[in-house]
Amino acid sequence: MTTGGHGTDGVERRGLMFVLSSPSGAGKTTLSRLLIERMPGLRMSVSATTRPMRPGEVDGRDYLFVDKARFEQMVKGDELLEWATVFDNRYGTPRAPVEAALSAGQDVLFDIDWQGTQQLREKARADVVSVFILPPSASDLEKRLHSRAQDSDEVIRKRMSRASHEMSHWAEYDYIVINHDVDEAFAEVQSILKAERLKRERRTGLVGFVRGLQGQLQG
Ligand SMILES: Nc1ncnc2c1ncn2[C@@H]1O[C@H](COP(=O)(O)OP(=O)(O)OP(=O)(O)O)[C@@H](O)[C@H]1O
Ligand SMILES: Nc1nc2c(ncn2[C@@H]2O[C@H](COP(=O)(O)O)[C@@H](O)[C@H]2O)c(=O)[nH]1
Repeated sequence: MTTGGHGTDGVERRGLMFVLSSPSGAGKTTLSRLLIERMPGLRMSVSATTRPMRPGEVDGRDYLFVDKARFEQMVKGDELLEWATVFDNRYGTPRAPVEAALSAGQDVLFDIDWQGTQQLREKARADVVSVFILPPSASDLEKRLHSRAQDSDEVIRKRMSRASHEMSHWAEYDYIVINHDVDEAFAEVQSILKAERLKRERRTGLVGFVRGLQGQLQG
């Protein structure tokens, strides 16, 4: 699925799909924003959703807010790379921007659930790096959902009651980060991305680079 771009050291490599999942409220959005701010070469995948907009959310930045008919059209037209129903709403990843970013040599960051992660893995296992974020405790998770102050008590109850099921998928992920403290969790997630960018198998330019070095040594 991916073509080449250049790493910071100038060696060409395939772009990667960096996935964050967690139970609702564990901190994916917070960590995603920090990654986008602080990691050059990383683009956020903006999902389409049928859920209502929260206060402060911006259409086209946080989500593409669409109605059910438009979402159906996207599914039928194969416009989505993956999609799932989460908390009674539909969510999906528009295919075109992801493919364009990867072709331009960018990495793409996804804040999606376990169902979407499974679908991405089926399509492009070698290019998917997945991280599951856990909260330090159930009471912290509930506090965070309340402190976000963007969902009704009923929505929060629903999200808490789904948290255990969401978490049951933790072992399908490549990495697990426990989000006690935002700065520490960010540093861990950032280290994962940095190391994955250096993986030999996605650094398609290494053969040529090493041959060049060997040529210099012989000449
Ligand atoms: N380590 C932390 N300590 C305290 N509060 C945190 C921490 N990480 C995130 N938060 C806060 O918890 C709330 C939920 O975080 P966030 O919106 O990032 O979760 P999320 O996993 O993206 O949730 P959702 O799946 O519902 O989108 C926010 O108010 C955020 O500021
Ligand atoms: N499979 C997908 N899951 C997605 C996508 N976009 C978001 N999500 C997940 O939905 C829940 C709820 O999100 P919220 O913004 O309503 O709190 C959360 O787990 C997200 O990760 C998507 O495109 N595909």
